[in-house]
Amino acid sequence: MAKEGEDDEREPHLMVSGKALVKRFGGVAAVAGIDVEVRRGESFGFLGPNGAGKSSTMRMIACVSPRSDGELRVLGMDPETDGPRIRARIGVVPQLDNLDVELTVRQNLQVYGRYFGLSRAHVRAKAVELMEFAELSDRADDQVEPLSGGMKRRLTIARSMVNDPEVLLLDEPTTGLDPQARHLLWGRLYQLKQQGVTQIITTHDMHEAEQLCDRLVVMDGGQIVAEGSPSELIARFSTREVLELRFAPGEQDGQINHVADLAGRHEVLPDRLLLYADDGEAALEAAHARGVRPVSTLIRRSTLEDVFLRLTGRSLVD
Ligand SMILES: Nc1ncnc2c1ncn2[C@@H]1O[C@H](COP(=O)(O)OP(=O)(O)OP(=O)(O)O)[C@@H](O)[C@H]1O
Repeated sequence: MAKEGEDDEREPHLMVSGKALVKRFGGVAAVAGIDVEVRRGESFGFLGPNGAGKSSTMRMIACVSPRSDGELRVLGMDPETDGPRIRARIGVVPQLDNLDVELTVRQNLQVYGRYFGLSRAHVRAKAVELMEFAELSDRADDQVEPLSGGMKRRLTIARSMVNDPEVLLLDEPTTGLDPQARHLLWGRLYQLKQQGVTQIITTHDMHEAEQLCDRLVVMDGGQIVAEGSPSELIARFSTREVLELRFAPGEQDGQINHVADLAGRHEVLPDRLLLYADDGEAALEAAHARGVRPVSTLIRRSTLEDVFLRLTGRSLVD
């Protein structure tokens, strides 16, 4: 048995371990009995649409929401009895920034650091280091309110690092940011991973999951429907390429039978037909040879969106 309050000695590489984990709100199971393990040093993702249960899971791991059933250990400890000790060693980036907008960038970091009981001198130096990390040094003494969304998000992430956490929990880290701001943030998160910080990320964005996650679970309706690295999941549940065919209005239904057998699998979306084929070009040539004339075609590589569609019959953004 692990000693109380210490890392699980049997499995010291496990930062989080959940078994048959449940979160209920009234009669509704937001998290309906999931098994999940996050290993030291990895970037682990929860990918799923709105309402899948990602945030509810994160809040249990962050020790701010008690589990309804099942087992959960974070850093080898039980959130129910060891919340404060766990919280001292993790960093949390909530879905919505909760910065103190009337304080300056520097003050936000320093005040937060003081919550952890860190000395004034330590927190002062740490704030300087974190502002550099977040590329906010030139805004150090500006108030937070007028900063851009991307800057505020970087500050929230910097703030979550003030206690040098071993595990960082990021709930939808880049939702609502423009592409440039997202790429900058992804770069910062990659840098943290290189420094050995374990990251647990929720997202409904497959690009984000592919960019950031070594391993992920796909969630839907409170359940885990698949688990693996992005490339493993694509290899297991999709093909190398996807051929997308768009037809003139009203023509799609009549064309499905002509092309369905050109690929091992197909999906019918309202505006297009997806053919899952390892060689999209060959499938397109075969379709042309049969006289099929779509108004537009696209050959692309499979993504996690295709995996989700395969597993649930729905798109991630539904
Ligand atoms: N405090 C709460 N009280 C009642 N129901 C809740 C509460 N929090 C979440 N839920 C419900 O639990 C389910 C899962 O929500 P959760 O926020 O965990 O999903 P999510 O995957 O994080 O989605 P989102 O991306 O929208 O945050 C939803 O049906 C939601 O309405």
